[in-house]
Amino acid sequence: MLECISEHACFGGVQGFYRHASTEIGLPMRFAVYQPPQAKERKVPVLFFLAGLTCTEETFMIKSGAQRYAAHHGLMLVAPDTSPRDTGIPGEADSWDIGTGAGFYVDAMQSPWSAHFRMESYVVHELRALILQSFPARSDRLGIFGHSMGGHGALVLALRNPEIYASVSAFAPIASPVNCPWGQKAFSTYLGADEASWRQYDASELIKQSIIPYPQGILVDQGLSDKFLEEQLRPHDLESACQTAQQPLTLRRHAGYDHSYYFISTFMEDHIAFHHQNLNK
Ligand SMILES: N[C@@H](CCC(=O)N[C@@H](CSC=O)C(=O)NCC(=O)O)C(=O)O
Repeated sequence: MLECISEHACFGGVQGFYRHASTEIGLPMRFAVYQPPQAKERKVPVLFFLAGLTCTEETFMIKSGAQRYAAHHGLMLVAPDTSPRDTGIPGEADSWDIGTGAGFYVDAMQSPWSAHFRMESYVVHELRALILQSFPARSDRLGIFGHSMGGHGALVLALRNPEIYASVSAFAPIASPVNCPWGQKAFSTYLGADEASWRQYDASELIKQSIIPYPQGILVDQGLSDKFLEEQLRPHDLESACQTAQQPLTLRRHAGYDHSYYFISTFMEDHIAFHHQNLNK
């Protein structure tokens, strides 16, 4: 059962915000959908956007400026929330890089997180099925992209499910979470001490384990004035993994750009066009 929170006319289409009772999460979850004008006439390809730490389902839709380009190309945009909320886990909202707003798009294996923090299954299975059932969406034309923690999520969910997602890109992704403080904190909390399980959620490791899952290429943009660049994001790890595995990667480094949505909105047109091209092959 889908509850509409609000809907707004936007570039000839509809920007909506919705709530539903999630079985994977075991709690209500909210998400946002932009339906382009073409969706009034036919089913359209869908692009999922995974947002970063501290974000909600609203952040991307309010700040990225993506709707103009999605309307032009006839792409539906879907943005889930970044974690379960109000789970009752003690201290769940005490820290901005763990718990609330910081689900890391994994299925937690450690108590107490494992009861609700199932963001991988939520995004890949439950939300995808709900979108296909409730909106004019093409099941055979799905792409995924994201920013920072969500860039990690997009890369990892795509690499773990290349048969589902035909196209993947990222803005300033956490490219090797096993090697950075954010990833080590999240993975030890959600997955436990066994680092073998961490590697299954690390894009740079997964690239090395795969046989060119995206021969059409992966697009990544990274600002060089990003305060998280060296310690947390580590794009060079993704670059060297792609070189080793011969996975085509377009990694664009941009002088002067930081980690914000000003950076994301600057290059959004390119990402939407990239996915449009991949999803219409
Ligand atoms: N509180 C933090 C800053 C948090 C932040 O920068 N969040 C980013 C994602 S970071 C990685 O996932 C974000 O997208 N914020 C939303 C926004 O509107 O910019 C700090 O103290 O540095």
